[in-house]
Amino acid sequence: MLAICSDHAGVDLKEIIKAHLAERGIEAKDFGTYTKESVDYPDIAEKACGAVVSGECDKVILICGTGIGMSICANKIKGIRCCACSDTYSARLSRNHNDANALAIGARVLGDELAKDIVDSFLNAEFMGGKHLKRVEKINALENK
Ligand SMILES: O=C(CO)[C@H](O)[C@H](O)[C@H](O)COP(=O)(O)O
Repeated sequence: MLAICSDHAGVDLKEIIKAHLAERGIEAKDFGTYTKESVDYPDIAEKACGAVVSGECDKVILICGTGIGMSICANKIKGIRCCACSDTYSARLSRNHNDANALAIGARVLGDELAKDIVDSFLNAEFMGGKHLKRVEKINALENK
């Protein structure tokens, strides 16, 4: 199961991404926010990333104005490897090389179509393992230092 969330700045794009995913047959569990009333993105990121840490979801897409606030929060949560992406190459490589389990995008940065492409690039790519596995293990070890 995929998790998705946004703050107020990303709520419209969240609906667009959810509809795009549904067209692809992908269901996403929506952790809010659900209106344009101002909220604090750390609260939303914590909830949605918690679903990945618990195993309820395997990946999460986080949307705020820039993607930056959400990605900073997500990367503070043990077990989350999040990339803030504004291009498809980085989104793909974040899976191939970094085994990222969280993608943050900026609704005030990206057009809707590019945002959809970035999400597709992230979800379609697999972790390559090999030499990258050792590096991801070192990333994980940093959490315990
Ligand atoms: O965290 C952010 C910036 O790094 C996000 O883009 C937020 O969505 C943004 O800060 C929200 O701003 P607002 O003025 O409260 O709408």
